[in-house]
Amino acid sequence: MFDGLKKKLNRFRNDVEETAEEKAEAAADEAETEADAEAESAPADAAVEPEASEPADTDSVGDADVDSEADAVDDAPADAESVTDADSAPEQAAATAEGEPEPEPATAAADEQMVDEPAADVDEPAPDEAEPRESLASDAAKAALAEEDEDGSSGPGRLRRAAAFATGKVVIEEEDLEDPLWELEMALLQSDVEMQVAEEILETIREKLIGETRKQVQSTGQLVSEALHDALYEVISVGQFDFDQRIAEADKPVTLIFTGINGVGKTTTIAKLARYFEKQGYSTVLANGDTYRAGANEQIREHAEALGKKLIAHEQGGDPAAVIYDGVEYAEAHDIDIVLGDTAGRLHTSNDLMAQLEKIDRVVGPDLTLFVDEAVAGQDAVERARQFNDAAAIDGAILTKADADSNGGAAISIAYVTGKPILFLGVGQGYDHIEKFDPERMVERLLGEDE
Ligand SMILES: Nc1nc2c(ncn2[C@@H]2O[C@H](COP(=O)(O)OP(=O)(O)OP(=O)(O)O)[C@@H](O)[C@H]2O)c(=O)[nH]1
Repeated sequence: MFDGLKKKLNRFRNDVEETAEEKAEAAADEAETEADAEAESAPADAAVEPEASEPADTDSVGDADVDSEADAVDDAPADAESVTDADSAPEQAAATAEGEPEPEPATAAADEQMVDEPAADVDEPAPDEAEPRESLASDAAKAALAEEDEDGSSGPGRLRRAAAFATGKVVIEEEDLEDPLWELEMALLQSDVEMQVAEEILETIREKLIGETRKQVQSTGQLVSEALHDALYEVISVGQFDFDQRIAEADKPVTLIFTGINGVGKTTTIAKLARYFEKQGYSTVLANGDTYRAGANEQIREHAEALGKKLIAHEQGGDPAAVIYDGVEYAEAHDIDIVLGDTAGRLHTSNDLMAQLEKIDRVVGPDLTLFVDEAVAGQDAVERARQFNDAAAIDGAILTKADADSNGGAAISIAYVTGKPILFLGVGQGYDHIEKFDPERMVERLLGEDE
């Protein structure tokens, strides 16, 4: 179900992840290059042995804890030895082997000493003479941030991003999303997602991702998944209400009217719901309000007989409102909980359709009018939902043949376009093949690894 769309959403997640990681790597490389340049331009007459200032492992720029190191430098600017921390222990070992005075051990005690020792009491080389590489990189990142702040430049700039990467964070910028978002828009449209729904999804993703800083524990993929989840959920869950609760609380008999064109699985859906309600302990009666189509009575009668349900039907050409009225009367007389009323699918004009539903409304006052269409019809189903809802307001939609739908466009779009929720999905030809629509489950299905 919805496999095609699922693949496309996954592709978007991978695209953004790749782009963000590539950019962050590039920014980190730049930061390292800047740090190297600064290290090399340190004064040649520095009062330290060359071994002591041998470049450290450049990876440490990415690993370093910029904040704590930068703070340490601020607090004890003159204490070059104690600034050197655990990461530079190998250099200290090398210096010791060369007969240099034994440096402070790289312990927490040394860190404390950095803070506690007054700079003026220490007779040590000046900080720029023996400062280890990672401190320089941190300072470069700090300086870059300060410089940008002075410029008044807003947003995550190149150096800000570099600094963010050095602290294990990645900032996503609009340009990082441009191509993946374009691809996603195309993918959504190809999957029959309605244009305004696709735009709404993109807008939400943009809002949620741009300027977002990935936390150290989070991958960019997770961040994108969350944005996709929220964007899809927002459009899919429009108008949701608890259908079972509504039925439970309504005065009996509850009358449900089904609209939608012929051939999409409307009659089968009525039969499936009769079974669904039976499982919940409700009794049902079927009423065939499709008096226009030859063969409609026989079709629904087969289902009624298979399920052991009573069917109320009139001759072809009769008044649909009268048939459903008889259904309600029968339910009242026999203490039946729910009346399931079919209607003719396509009338000549939307005026005819409206007149039919208005009359049913007047005569029986249905509790819910449900629009049925097939998920596989994609954009056509969305358009029909809009037209039916305009002609005579619906309360919700049921999408059949979701099991055969790879695109998912109708399932994503209908609620947003009509403002009315999808309540059930038809997922096969059997009477049990109906699923209560759960927006969260739908989103998980689209973004999940399995199913
Ligand atoms: N795969 C699949 N097939 C379905 C589903 N729902 C209905 N069908 C099939 O779709 C075909 C048409 O279903 P019907 O219930 O006869 O549809 P209908 O013609 O719209 O009914 P009317 O509106 O009364 O004319 C039948 O073969 C059903 O078995 C579904 O959820 N999945």
